[in-house]
Amino acid sequence: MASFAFSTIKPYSYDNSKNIDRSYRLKQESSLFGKTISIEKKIFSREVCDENPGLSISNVATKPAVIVPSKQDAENNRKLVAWTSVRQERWQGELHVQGKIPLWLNGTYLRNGPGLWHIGDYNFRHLFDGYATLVRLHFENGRLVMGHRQIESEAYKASKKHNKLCYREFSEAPKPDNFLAYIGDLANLFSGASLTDNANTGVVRLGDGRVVCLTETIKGSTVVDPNTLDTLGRFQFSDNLVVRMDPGTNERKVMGRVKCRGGPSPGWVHSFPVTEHYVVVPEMPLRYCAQNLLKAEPTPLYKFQWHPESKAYMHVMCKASGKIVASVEVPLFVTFHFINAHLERDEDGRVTAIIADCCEHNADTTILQKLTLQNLRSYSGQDVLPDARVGRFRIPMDGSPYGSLEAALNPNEHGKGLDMCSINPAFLGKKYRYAYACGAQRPCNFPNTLTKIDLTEKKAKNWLDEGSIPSEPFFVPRPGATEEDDGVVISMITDKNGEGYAVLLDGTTFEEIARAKFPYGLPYGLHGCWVPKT
Ligand SMILES: CC(=O)/C=C/C=C(C)/C=C/C1=C(C)CCCC1(C)C
Ligand SMILES: CC(/C=C/C=O)=C\C=C\C=O
Ligand SMILES: [Fe+2]
Repeated sequence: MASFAFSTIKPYSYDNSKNIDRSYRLKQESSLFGKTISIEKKIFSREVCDENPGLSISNVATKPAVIVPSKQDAENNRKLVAWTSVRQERWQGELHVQGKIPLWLNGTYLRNGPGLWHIGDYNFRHLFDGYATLVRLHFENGRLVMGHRQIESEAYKASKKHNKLCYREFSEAPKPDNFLAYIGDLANLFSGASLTDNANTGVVRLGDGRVVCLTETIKGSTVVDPNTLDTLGRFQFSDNLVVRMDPGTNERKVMGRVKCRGGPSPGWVHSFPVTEHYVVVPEMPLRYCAQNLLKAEPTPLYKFQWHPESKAYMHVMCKASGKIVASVEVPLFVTFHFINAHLERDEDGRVTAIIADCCEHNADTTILQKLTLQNLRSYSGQDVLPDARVGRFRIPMDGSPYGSLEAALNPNEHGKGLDMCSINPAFLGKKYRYAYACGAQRPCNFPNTLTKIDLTEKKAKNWLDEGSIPSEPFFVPRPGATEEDDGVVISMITDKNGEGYAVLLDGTTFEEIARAKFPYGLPYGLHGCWVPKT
């Protein structure tokens, strides 16, 4: 049986609503050929245009590889900048703001993502392979300074130095020169030496103020300076295990373990939700696959395999005792991102169930293949984005063996596309009403709207800039707010002309209140965090 070992970094005190407990981390350990493999999960982010000269710190162009647009894109003159390597290593400058940035919005939004998908003439194949590009939006007294910069991971530096891939990325692996090198590679895979430290998935602020970029390998955690975007170094955990971490320390403490119920290989966990007292651990039938881990060429599901016969489960761990207090079989599901979880109580206040919401892809793994760069770059006008919904799990806490999974609202409300979600952080683990995410206006090949979902009224309000690709809408609450949706939503957009801008939407009305054009369009980014002004 495979097992999960759990680790959480708990930098914030839970009850302080300003302190967002988003930086939980989970380490999956599994046994392959008698070796323990540890895979750590994050939680749960040139030319300067004339009117906007900015401050170009460095013009080290990244020599983007040649990207040929599809016939349809060429006809529509649609640019593919969201899926094209960032044009230069770094830039910083003040942006011209149209509209009004609220004066209370003082701090820095950081967004991380895989923004460089080639080394010399060699092009990566999957969205998740790219070297990390960190983008910074610094808001101060109604003004906005933008900056972006590549994270100086060992993997990135080595690829630049040797002009070839040197570490295993999500789907790319260095090609061994001969059989001996192949054997060496296998050894390096087991020791973890060949795994990437390219922290391209998310960024979190710890309770002590340190800012850490993350990916799904244990060595990926990288400390950065949120002001300069300097890479400060590897975040070295001082323990040799997995678990919960107090603010100001680098040491995690074991909380507990979850035994996978669906056979020898653990399910892929990209994120998981928590409540005040519980950690909810999903066990997807999309499982790690030993054979695929060893392959140099990508397989259809990369390092994973779909095992519907192994079933799907949700486990609930008590944070205090580490004990599993519920473990139920649920309908098959596919998700990257959990939105939130909260307790369900009966009239007497007794806990009856945990409700856990996620962006659920109708138990269909094809979304993983849809995220190849070739697919993203070859939109033909056909509606090819697989359907997704707010999947709501009900995990009974009375010992019943089965949980349920249903759409929390009619998916047509958000165009049957859904991913890259955020909520008001003060409602993490609590009963909540609103979620923000990317939705779809069809036809499309990727989520192309921003959507505000009202889980009580079961309605969504959608924002669209036709032909553009918006990144994860990030909610920042107004200090002193009493309403859940009192705040702003930040997103970065790459539009159909290949230009880019930051947009601010009012959290309540979901109307645009400000936008600020970037000097050039930026590649698509994933998850972000908020660093309040100190
Ligand atoms: C960007 C994103 O969402 C996911 C990134 C995932 C990565 C970089 C996964 C890397 C891995 C390896 C390099 C080998 C071992 C398996 C796995 C964790 C998939
Ligand atoms: C971009 C994405 C997952 C990112 C992982 O961090 C999923 C997009 C899904 C489309 O519906
Ligand atoms: Fe993610």
